Amino acid sequence: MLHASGLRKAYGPVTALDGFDLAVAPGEICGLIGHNGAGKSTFVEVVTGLTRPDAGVVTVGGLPPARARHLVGLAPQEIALYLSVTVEHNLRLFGALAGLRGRGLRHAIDDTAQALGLTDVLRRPVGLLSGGQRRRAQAATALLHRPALLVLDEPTTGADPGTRAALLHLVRSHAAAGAAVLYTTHYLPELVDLGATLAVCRAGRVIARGSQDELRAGHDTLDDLYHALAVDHA
Ligand SMILES: Nc1ncnc2c1ncn2[C@@H]1O[C@H](COP(=O)(O)OP(=O)(O)OP(=O)(O)O)[C@@H](O)[C@H]1O
Repeated sequence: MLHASGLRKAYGPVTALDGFDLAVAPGEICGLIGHNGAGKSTFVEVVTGLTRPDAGVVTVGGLPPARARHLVGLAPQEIALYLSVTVEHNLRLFGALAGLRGRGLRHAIDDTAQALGLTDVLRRPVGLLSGGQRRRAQAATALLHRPALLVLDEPTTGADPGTRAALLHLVRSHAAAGAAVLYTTHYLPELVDLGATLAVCRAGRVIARGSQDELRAGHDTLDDLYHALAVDHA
């Protein structure tokens, strides 16, 4: 579903992506991990068509990102919602942009709001929500149209355990229905819960890729693996 090879991206003197290769299959949850500044969010921006790479190729469902927006649901790292309008209006807008209309849109909003515990705040302006509620609303915009590729960039930052559990449950069931999921996080236990495969990113490229069992060989825990592979910023 997602194929990226040889991606390069520089911001002036800073090289954010430096030969980044990654493929994620339908039904797979891929946990993209790595230290701050490793290039994860830049990769997310390239995949979702928000940033053009300087070199390399990326396709989603065989299409370049700019033509694949209907296939993608994105929850970016920074909350990107209209604060002065209600959760429901935000969901209506994002659903409509994804091609949902009428009863389909209504059902999608109701189902997603219920799954993420947002039903009681649907009519509240996003600006009046707590941080965790905003996270849930942001995740809802990504999941609303049941995208073939779900991209979640640190979606549980600031979320309480209930919010986290609800979101992980939804991600698991969405992948079980056949979607590919790209999931960046610094909370490694989430990736265990999700049964995710791993892509370890360092200095703008993926330096280790495989199942948790494959990558953990020789390390007691995911934390040990992470420290061995990623914390060294070199
Ligand atoms: N718009 C930008 N302009 C200049 N530099 C940028 C920009 N976006 C990212 N960078 C730089 O590119 C590098 C990769 O950043 P990126 O946000 O992709 O890392 P990350 O792995 O997502 O980090 P984190 O875990 O902190 O979210 C960093 O050195 C960052 O400062």
